[in-house]
Amino acid sequence: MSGAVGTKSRTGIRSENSSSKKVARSGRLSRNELVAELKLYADLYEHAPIAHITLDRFGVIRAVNLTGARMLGVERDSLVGRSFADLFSESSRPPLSEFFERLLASNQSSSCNALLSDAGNALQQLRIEAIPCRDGSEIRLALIGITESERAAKALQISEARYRGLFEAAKDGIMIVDAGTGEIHDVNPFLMELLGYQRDELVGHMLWEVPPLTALAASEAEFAVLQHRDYLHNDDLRLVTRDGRSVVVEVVLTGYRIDRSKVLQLNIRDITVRKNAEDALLKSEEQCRTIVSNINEYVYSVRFEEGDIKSIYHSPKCLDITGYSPEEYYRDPLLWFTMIHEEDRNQVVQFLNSIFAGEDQDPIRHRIVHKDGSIRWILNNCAVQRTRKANRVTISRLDGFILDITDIKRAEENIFFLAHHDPLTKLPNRSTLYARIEDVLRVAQKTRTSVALLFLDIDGFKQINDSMGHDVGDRLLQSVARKLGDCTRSCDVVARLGGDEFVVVLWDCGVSETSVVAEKIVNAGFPLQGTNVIVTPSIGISLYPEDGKDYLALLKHADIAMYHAKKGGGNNFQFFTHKLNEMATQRFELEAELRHALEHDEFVLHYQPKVDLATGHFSSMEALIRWQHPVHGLVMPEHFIQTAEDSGLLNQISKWIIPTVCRQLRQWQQQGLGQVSAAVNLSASFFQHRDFEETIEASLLETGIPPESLELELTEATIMSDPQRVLGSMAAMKALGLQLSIDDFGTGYSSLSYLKKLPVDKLKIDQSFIRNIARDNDNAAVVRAVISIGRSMQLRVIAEGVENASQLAWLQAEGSEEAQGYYFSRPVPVQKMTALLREKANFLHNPRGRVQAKQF
Ligand SMILES: Nc1nc2c(ncn2[C@@H]2O[C@@H]3COP(=O)(O)O[C@H]4[C@@H](O)[C@H](n5cnc6c(=O)[nH]c(N)nc65)O[C@@H]4COP(=O)(O)O[C@H]3[C@H]2O)c(=O)[nH]1
Repeated sequence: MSGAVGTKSRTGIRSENSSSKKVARSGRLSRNELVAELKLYADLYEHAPIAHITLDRFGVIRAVNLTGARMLGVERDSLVGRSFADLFSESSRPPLSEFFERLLASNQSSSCNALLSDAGNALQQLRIEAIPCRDGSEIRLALIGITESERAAKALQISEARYRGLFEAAKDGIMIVDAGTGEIHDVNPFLMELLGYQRDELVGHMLWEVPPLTALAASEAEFAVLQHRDYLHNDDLRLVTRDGRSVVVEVVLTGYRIDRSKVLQLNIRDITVRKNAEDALLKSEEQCRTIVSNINEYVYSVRFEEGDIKSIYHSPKCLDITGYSPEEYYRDPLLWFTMIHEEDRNQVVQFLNSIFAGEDQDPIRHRIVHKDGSIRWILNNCAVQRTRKANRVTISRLDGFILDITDIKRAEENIFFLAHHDPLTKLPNRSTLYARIEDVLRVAQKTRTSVALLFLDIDGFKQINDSMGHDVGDRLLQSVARKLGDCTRSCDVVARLGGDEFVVVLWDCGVSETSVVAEKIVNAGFPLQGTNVIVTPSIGISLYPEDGKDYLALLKHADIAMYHAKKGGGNNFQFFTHKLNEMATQRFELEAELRHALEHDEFVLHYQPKVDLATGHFSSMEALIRWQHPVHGLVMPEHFIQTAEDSGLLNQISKWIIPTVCRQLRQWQQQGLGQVSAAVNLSASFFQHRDFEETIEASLLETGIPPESLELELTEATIMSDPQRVLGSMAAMKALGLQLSIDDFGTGYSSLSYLKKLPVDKLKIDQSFIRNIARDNDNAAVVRAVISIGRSMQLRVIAEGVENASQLAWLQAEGSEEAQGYYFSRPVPVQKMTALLREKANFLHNPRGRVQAKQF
């Protein structure tokens, strides 16, 4: 220590040394005492627990004690002369400089804190007490290190302030409750606002005394359950706030000790919005689930994970559609692939590949094998979800739905079948036949082989259908289809064109092979169910290539040949010939001409008297059609009536005849020629035509003639074509007041019992019986029989075709009431008939046959 005394440049304590000398000079202390005292002060100074530093006005260190040098961590020798502020951390320097400036300016002691950075850059908090001395030329500093406890106290204070801040500003409600008593110690503002209570209404009260908090513990006893818990979590607690709002809160209770007593901290979070959203989500999820569970589609979702497939969702409908339950799909995610029908797998794989490749695909229809082994058709629609990972896009999910379309598919197949087949016989229909025959002909052309087309029509089918009912007709058609199948090879085509028309196409068959097949069909016949009747066919045959190169030509020619076979009496087959073609051509030409004639009013009616054999006067007359041909002159019905009937034109002609006759009768009546009546011939087809009754009624209405002046002549064949229907129409005509007669009576096979049911007025004996009546006993017997039937049934009898006096005499002798024939008069045009009516001709006295024969 002695070395330090007097070293004024190093310590800066010269003033103390000089004052000690003064004391020594005063004589009160001995020199040694003085030295000892000085040493004591010096030691006290050097080793004082406080660092003492003297700075000049510029802040440069002028003296420092040892404690100061230690505290500053720098050798004392190198401290003197250094700037004090430089010893401190950079951040402390500016405030420190300001501090000294203020100090010198105020010339009053002051203090501040600063961070000292030592050589190792460790920071130390120092408290600096500063006193300006010597009129501001020196500053004395005392440096005190701030202790750990001070720091801890400070930190605690800061921390407390921080936590208080958190507590106060928290956006959750926080409440501190004394675990022992249940008394509320503290609440934060958020909780007060949430509950609608003030601090003093909560703090100091028992938990169960605050109504909204009774949801936590409604009584002391309930609190007893809580008080020992250290942790509790409830995320669905409902509180009713002061203003009556029901809020859902999540409560986390944490128990911990402060000093010796336990407190419960309750964090209360308002989760009403979240809960409502969750509830809404749950509800909507539930709704979605219900919808998905109840819709007809099976909804599925699978996830792809590093090459693996995982089932995410399979709606319950999968059980119905595939037979497998959702659980089975969850267990085996590849189940769906194994159930795809073997034949459809490639198609499904291609479909999935294109979906995976990002192409737009329509839903795929494919088959699956149901768990029960049945085959089902499904409509499979799906979409993929992709995810991007490390610049790689991968497929993460496949979502889709499956609809069972088995019924639709069957219906489609059915519709397809029905579109291509005849539903009754299941044979290919017209359009399919067309397609098939085109194929057949293409091959035949390449292979230079023959093809035969058989056009088959069932004899008398219409009558069978009409008289025995459609069921019998249908069964007959089915049996024909079967028989045709039996008579042909599997490579041949059997088709139904419609009605009773069938077509058979025979591959590689010439005339002889085709004849064999046609004969087989004709000989087989078609038994009519429930009867002993065998129904027969008429077959027309055309051959490729000689009779036609295409389907239509072959069909047309086979049809012509069939017509001929039918005309020949049916139960036969006929090959197409060019002669037949000519005949058919003529027929078609005649048909065309008839059509033209109808349109151009070329038909005329002639009238032939019917003579009352008792008086010789008109009993009635018969209207007979003629064609006034512009080139050929007057054409008789035998040349056109059959063609008109076959082509259906006769119906239109009849619709012209009936009103024409009615108008003529009215005209005669208007001319004062008396009550004249006339008969018209009716074809079977027109009698059954839907316009028939309407035509009659309209004609009567239009002309106003008495209905009994119109007589309808029906042949036995007409009546027998559809007895039930014809009988109905006859009754209707009779009800209108018309006269009905059976024409050509005796040529058909009407039974007497049947005749009794017919509402007829007259029987007309066919002229074939009259012709040789004097010489032919059989004819005479028939005519006698008819006359006697008529008498017994009170029907008038008229004989037609009376050509001479002897026939007339015979008939008169047998009691025939009326007669018609050339002997009396040929059919004559209207003017001539008008003249006959006017002269009130007596045909018995003045038969005009011969004379008129010359005239017409
Ligand atoms: N050899 C001979 N013939 C006689 C004698 N008396 C009358 N005739 C003819 O015998 C036919 C009687 O008519 P039909 O048997 O109904 O036979 C009719 C009838 O089936 C049909 N026909 C005529 N006009 C019509 C008509 O307006 N409608 C319908 N649907 N058929 C008609 O044409 C057939 C032929 O008619 P037409 O040529 O006018 O021939 C008439 C008539 O001229 C006779 O003494 N000797």
